Amino acid sequence: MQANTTRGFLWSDVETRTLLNIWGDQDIQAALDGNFRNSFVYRDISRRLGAMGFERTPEQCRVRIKSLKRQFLLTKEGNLRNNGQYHKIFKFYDTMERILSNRPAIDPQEFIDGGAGGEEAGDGMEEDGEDAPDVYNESKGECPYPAETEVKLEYPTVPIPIPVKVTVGNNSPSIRPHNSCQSANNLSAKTIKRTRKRRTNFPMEKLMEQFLDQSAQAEENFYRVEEQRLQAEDRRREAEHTRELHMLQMLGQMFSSISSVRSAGTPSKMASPPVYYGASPSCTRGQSGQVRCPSPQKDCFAHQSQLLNPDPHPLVLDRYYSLGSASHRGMEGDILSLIKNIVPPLTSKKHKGQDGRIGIIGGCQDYTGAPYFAAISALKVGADLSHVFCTKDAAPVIKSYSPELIVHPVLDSPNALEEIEKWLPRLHGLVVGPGLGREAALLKTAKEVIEKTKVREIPIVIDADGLWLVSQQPSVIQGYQKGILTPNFMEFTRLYESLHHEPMDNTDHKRNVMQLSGAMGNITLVLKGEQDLISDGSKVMVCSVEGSGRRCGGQGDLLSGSLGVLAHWAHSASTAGTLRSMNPSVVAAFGACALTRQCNSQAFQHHGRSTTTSDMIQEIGPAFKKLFES
Ligand SMILES: NC(=O)C1=CN([C@@H]2O[C@H](COP(=O)(O)OP(=O)(O)OC[C@H]3O[C@@H](n4cnc5c(N)ncnc54)[C@H](OP(=O)(O)O)[C@@H]3O)[C@@H](O)[C@H]2O)[C@@H](O)CC1
Ligand SMILES: Nc1ncnc2c1ncn2[C@@H]1O[C@H](COP(=O)(O)OP(=O)(O)OP(=O)(O)O)[C@@H](O)[C@H]1O
Repeated sequence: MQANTTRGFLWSDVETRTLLNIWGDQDIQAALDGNFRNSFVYRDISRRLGAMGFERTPEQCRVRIKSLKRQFLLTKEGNLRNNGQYHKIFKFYDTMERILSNRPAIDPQEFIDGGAGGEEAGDGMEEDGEDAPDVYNESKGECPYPAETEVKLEYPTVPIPIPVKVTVGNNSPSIRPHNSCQSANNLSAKTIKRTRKRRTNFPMEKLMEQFLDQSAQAEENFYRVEEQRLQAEDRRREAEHTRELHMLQMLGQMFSSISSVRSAGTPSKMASPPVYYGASPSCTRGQSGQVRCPSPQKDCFAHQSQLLNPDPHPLVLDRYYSLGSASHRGMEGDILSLIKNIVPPLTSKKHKGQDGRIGIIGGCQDYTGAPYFAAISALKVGADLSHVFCTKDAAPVIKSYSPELIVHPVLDSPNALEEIEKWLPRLHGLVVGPGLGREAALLKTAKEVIEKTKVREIPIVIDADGLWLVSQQPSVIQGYQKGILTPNFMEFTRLYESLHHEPMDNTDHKRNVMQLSGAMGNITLVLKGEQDLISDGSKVMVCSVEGSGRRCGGQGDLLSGSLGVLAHWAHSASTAGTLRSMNPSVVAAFGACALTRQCNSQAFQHHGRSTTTSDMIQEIGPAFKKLFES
């Protein structure tokens, strides 16, 4: 098989002969004879040519054959008038004659009008340009141009008719449409000029020269126009591409700047869409816990201002958010990219502690693992320092797990509050509950610490036994907008029943989460489970990042510790204006849930059934990177 040297529009002699051999086959001729539409025949020709090593489209084959037929016709006419001398100037004359002699007489109009079928409208006069040299190089029996000569321009899909003057008979000019696709190159033009001088004694030849000359000129014109059209098309595409990029960038920026809907009663909070199940309470508390009742006038004003100055992406996100459906995977992507924006950059300009100092209130004689998991998770997520405030006997045990943690054995000391309070100004986030136990004295201290922390407006995550405290005394955190509760199903039920004074209806968890958050003054609530449901009372967000079937104890501690850091980052971002129109607590909660589940999934891939929370903690770095830094 021959190498494919046939790209471009020039046909070498050998390629032309191969084409003629195929075209001359009886079955091809028979198929062409009987059909008005013959595109399928040319497809077959193209395929056969390809099998011989020449890659040509059916259209190229068709145009080439048409061109050869036109050459043949002109030559034949010349022969009739000049005693058969003309057949010498068309090297494929004999082959064509042999083939066509078996076919019905050719209608010359066929070549002039561009063929009978509509699909033949793309007649390629460009082939004339290359056939012309054939006329004068017959003795060599080869294509006068290197067959490899690449001509970049392709056949236009829609032929553009160019009027060409054709001299018919006694030099009387007439105009007929010419569908040209390819300009003859310089070489062909030169050859034509040279030969024109040598062969002026044949009137027919003169006619052909003129014809070819004008064809070449028309082609040149055509290609000039076509070139301009292509350039314009390129410019249009480029502009379109730039516009798309710009829009994507804007979209990215808008998503990245979606901010708190509800934090501290901003206008956007009041302008947020209708409440899922209509369970929002009429009164909420501000960041410092003050009760705030939205007035109808304020709502109206906020709604109007949103209409006047609509920010479409928060609305889009709100829609996802209020739908609360696990099928909205796109929403997860959107929130995850939001979280990327709250992650502080790692720069050499910062000092130790700036990316977060997190405190854990928990750790007693029974439970030393839980505060450790929470504290180490906070560090692994990116906090600079992690403090554990635990009982005296738990401290050495917790210290022994890790030298990374700062452990304060103060929780059961007589002046526990004082001891802890002095650290509060340095803390950016507080996690209350992991391994706290339910001893009254410890719970009392925890409660007092929460109160002091609220005054400082530090984000507070309450988990595990801290939630036991909340179920006993909801007011400890009610309405504090930087408070986040992370109950498992048992803890949630306890809280719900404590707040609503009736058994929980288990048929609709989303509704329950909304209601409980509302009852808690719209603080952010995470109901952990097969899907994590996150709500701030107005809507429910679902985190269904794939985890695993492994439910080892301590996963909730990983979540609460991570959330302590993320809450600090999210609220800082919100204060800095990076996170507009979206509740930072909700964003942080989603991030922590996604991270915990991702850790679970990754650890499970390595350890399967033997996965423990320590294995998951090892995955925090890679999981964080995958979710928030890739
Ligand atoms: N290594 C350590 O140091 C660890 C210490 N930890 C610390 O332990 C302390 C107590 O926390 P806790 O979770 O055991 O107490 P609590 O919520 O009362 O649950 C009690 C019972 O509720 C049930 N139950 C639980 N989840 C459920 C669900 N999703 N759906 C349905 N039911 C569910 C279940 O009942 P069961 O099935 O056994 O009848 C369970 O036994 C706390 O300080 C915590 O931080 C842990 O962090 C683990 C690692
Ligand atoms: N059925 C489940 N499928 C997938 N992930 C789950 C499932 N249940 C819980 N999780 C995930 O495990 C994490 C911890 O939830 P879990 O319910 O175990 O908390 P917990 O009981 O408070 O944990 P801990 O053992 O620390 O007290 C959450 O991120 C949650 O998404």
